[in-house]
Amino acid sequence: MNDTRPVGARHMTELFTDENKSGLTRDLIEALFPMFEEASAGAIAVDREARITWINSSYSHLLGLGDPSRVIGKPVRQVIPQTRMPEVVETGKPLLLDIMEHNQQQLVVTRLPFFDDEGQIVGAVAFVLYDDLQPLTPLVSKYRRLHQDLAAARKALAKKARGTRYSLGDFVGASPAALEVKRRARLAAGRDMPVLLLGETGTGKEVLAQAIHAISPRADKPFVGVNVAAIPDNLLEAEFFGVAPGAYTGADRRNREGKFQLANGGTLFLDEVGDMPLPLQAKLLRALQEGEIEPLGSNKVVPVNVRVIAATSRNLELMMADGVFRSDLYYRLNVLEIPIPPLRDRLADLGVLCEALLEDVCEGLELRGEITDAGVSALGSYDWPGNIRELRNVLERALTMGEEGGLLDADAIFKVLPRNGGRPASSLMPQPVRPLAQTLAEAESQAIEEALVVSRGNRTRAAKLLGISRSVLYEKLARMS
Ligand SMILES: Nc1ncnc2c1ncn2[C@@H]1O[C@H](COP(=O)(O)OP(=O)(O)OP(=O)(O)O)[C@@H](O)[C@H]1O
Repeated sequence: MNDTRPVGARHMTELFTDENKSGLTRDLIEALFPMFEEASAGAIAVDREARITWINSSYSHLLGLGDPSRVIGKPVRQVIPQTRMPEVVETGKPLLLDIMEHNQQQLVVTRLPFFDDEGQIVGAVAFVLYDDLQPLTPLVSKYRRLHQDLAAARKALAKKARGTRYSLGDFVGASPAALEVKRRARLAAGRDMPVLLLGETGTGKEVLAQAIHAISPRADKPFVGVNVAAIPDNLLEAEFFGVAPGAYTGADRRNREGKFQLANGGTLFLDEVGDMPLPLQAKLLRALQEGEIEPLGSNKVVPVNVRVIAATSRNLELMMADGVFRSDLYYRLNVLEIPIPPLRDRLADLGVLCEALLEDVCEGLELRGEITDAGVSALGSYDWPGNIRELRNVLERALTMGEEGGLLDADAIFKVLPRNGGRPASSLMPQPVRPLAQTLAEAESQAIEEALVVSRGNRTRAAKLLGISRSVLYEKLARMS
């Protein structure tokens, strides 16, 4: 099997030495080989030790190996790192349809072991069945999707290991307004006091809250976020303070911890604190003042030590004047205030934001998303009611709709940029057919963004226009992030 003569200097059947001849498997392989070789985009054979004994010139060309004779006798893994040929000679089991990555291309490979008369394995052959993969597009796109999901899950896991998903570097921006936000965030991280983040939807309040936690002395303790607007009022108290065993009919017999207990020692992020009903505001104030909470249905208080970072897109001062937000709670939360400007007030950051968001969107894809200066200027013509979350979605859509290669110019942007109150121009163009789930998800994001445009970022109104509850809208917005 260890024939090191150059390819072409011998006939294919010489792959099988005399002593190996006559086995049924060998005969079959010999009969089928020319057919397979002709139909395939490449073929290779290895010996018992998984060293290359033969490779045809089309496979060698496909792999970019140059002169095929140079690789004869080399361990196959040294030449094709992702190969599973060693596994086939080891187990004697064929791998009939396998997707193999090589130099960022996906090859569909069939690998077969072959045996001598005594049934001993003597090597394996492999055929690359398609190099353009057209007939296998659904399979390969599923594989790619899984690959991307895996990359995203790995990234999330790595961040989770650090306790939070974001650090201050993730708050992208170099404009004076963005630098001021970061300066205040650093200040907040160094002082163990309540912080109030004020900003429209999608401006990065959660990014900043996590970043503050990540550089604070509490970084190795939990960061627990709770979106007040997304939880029905009647469940909020249990969600915050937990439930004692058997607190009410049907309640769990075990103790259920609330967000305060879960965040103990760390940071509690109260998103959309302006949506908190008045009775709960009083309980929250007590918890913050006393440093203790009373789980639902228990008559015992539990000490807690949490640092609260609250955020809202609503005008708390107006709400206080209207009597719907307690002023004592406001002053308790607002020890250090960080206003986060809307994107339309820091358009100078569009370029760096696009760079960071495109990199993030393309991670795990074979795409390299880039945007031209004209593309960035086109983005500057819009007023971004959904802020950076919306910017991310627009870029994602432009990449999906755009030409191969991922370069976004002004045209590509205008095609997907919502027109205030109107339909995006893209709906007038014939679109490539994509999986239904993706089309539906995009239509949903678009409808939400349009509702936010029409309602000037007011989510209560946007939810009404869409005919969904506010908590459902919040859930959907969180999924769009
Ligand atoms: N300065 C920023 N740099 C990079 N990405 C950002 C920035 N701000 C926000 N983002 C991105 O925008 C999306 C929304 O951010 P985030 O959830 O922090 O906004 P938010 O203000 O908390 O929104 P909401 O009030 O709707 O909950 C996320 O995908 C986040 O990564």
